[in-house]
Amino acid sequence: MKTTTIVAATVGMLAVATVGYAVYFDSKRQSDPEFKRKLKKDRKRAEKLAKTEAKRLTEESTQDIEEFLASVTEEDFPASMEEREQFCMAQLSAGEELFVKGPENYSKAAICFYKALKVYPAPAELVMVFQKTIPPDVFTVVMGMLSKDVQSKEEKYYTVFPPREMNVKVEEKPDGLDVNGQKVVRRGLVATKGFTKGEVIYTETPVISSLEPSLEGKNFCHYCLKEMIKKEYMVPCTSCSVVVFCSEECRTSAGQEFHEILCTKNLKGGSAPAQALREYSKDSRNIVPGMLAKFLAKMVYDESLNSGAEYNSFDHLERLVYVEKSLGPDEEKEIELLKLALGSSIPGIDQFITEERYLIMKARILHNIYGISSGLSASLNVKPLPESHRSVRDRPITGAGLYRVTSYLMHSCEPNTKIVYSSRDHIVSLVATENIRAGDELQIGYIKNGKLSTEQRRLELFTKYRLQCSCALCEMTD
Ligand SMILES: C[S@@+](CC[C@H](N)C(=O)[O-])C[C@H]1O[C@@H](n2cnc3c(N)ncnc32)[C@H](O)[C@@H]1O
Repeated sequence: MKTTTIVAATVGMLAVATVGYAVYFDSKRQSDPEFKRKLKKDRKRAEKLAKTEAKRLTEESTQDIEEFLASVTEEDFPASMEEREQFCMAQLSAGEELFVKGPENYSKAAICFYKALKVYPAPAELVMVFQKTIPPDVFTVVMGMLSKDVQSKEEKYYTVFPPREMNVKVEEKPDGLDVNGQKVVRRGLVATKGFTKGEVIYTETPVISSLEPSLEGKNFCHYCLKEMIKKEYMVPCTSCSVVVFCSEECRTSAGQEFHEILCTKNLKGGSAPAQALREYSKDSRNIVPGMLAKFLAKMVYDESLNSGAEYNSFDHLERLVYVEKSLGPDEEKEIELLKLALGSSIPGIDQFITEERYLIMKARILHNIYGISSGLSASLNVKPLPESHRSVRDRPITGAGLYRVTSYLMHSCEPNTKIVYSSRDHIVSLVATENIRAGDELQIGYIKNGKLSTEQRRLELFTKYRLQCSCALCEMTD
């Protein structure tokens, strides 16, 4: 495979990972074509230079690439969106000035272009511009840096995630061969220290959670899903009054993270699109489109924070396994509703929500969300959602959440942990149901299998999750 092919793929990934920032910056960039024009001006000169110096620079070694990368530190990059835009333009023109001075400045020029790419919200597009405008050898170095950078970010992910204080790590386990004879590797959670039966291993707040659509606007918090027993405890959204919260803190958090974008009153194009999405979710009892709308809005918020976090919500989502979904009338409708609901608030979202990307995001959400039981009464009358997801099932499911770490828990027909919503909100706790040693794999029951036979368990697991169980008990029964 050519370097450019690899890089095109990895760059595509980067572009996706920066959606929040991307859509914002991209709309600004469209009204500022200056840098493209400037780059084109030098193209002829660059091509001539490139021909004569091609040989020397194509031999640029991996070691050099690593040295160039080491010379760039996170502190080099400004924090605010405006500063990043200015920084990008400055690096582009510095790069240009350097490469026209001659091949001895190519490495320095490549570092400038690389820095520009790092802050540019749609790197795939910028790469295409580079490909046409900068000398091929400078381009090769820039791509080498980017490729190495993406590779190390990829490799580092499971060394920094999950956070140490959660007492678990993600471990890869071989899991036989697939139908094509390829090795299957699955990921699961392993304890990093011992726990006694009944101990809480970790608690986790979801990336995003949503109420069962029929409970929206009733006595359940739109942010943490908590049930409110008395009307006076409810804090309505001051703008739309469509959703309610259990506290000022939840109202503020929701406002910052997603509700300011999704509040029917704040929408620039009028409230109809957000209302249509809400009604569709209610009528179809489908939790995913609303959850995805919140997720995308939250990505914009995450980007605006510039928290310095190395991995954003999209990086987490992107690593989760899923079962492929195909496009049907429901998905077509959902894409249309989502674009309308977010379009006026997030410029560029229209291009971002392609059919392919929507299907993958929906599949990942469906395959990894957990049903949340935030109701105070076990007899609460909530119909089970039509789409199945993992849940504790001994209480009515009032909503669902997408969790970064809990998503990696494997199923076992003899689990050693269980998930609990002890604060009756969207915070999940993983509790040991037997003594656990450091290094033990942690598993929960995706189904309640108390009295089920092996055949019944297999059928339920397959019907609900397309899962062919390879837990110790099932392997032994085989
Ligand atoms: C929510 S994910 C769990 C994390 C996943 N194992 C991974 O590699 O990222 C659920 C998927 O894990 C796999 N899985 C979980 N429990 C399993 C089991 N008991 N036997 C076989 N596969 C299992 C299945 O592929 C299932 O669709």
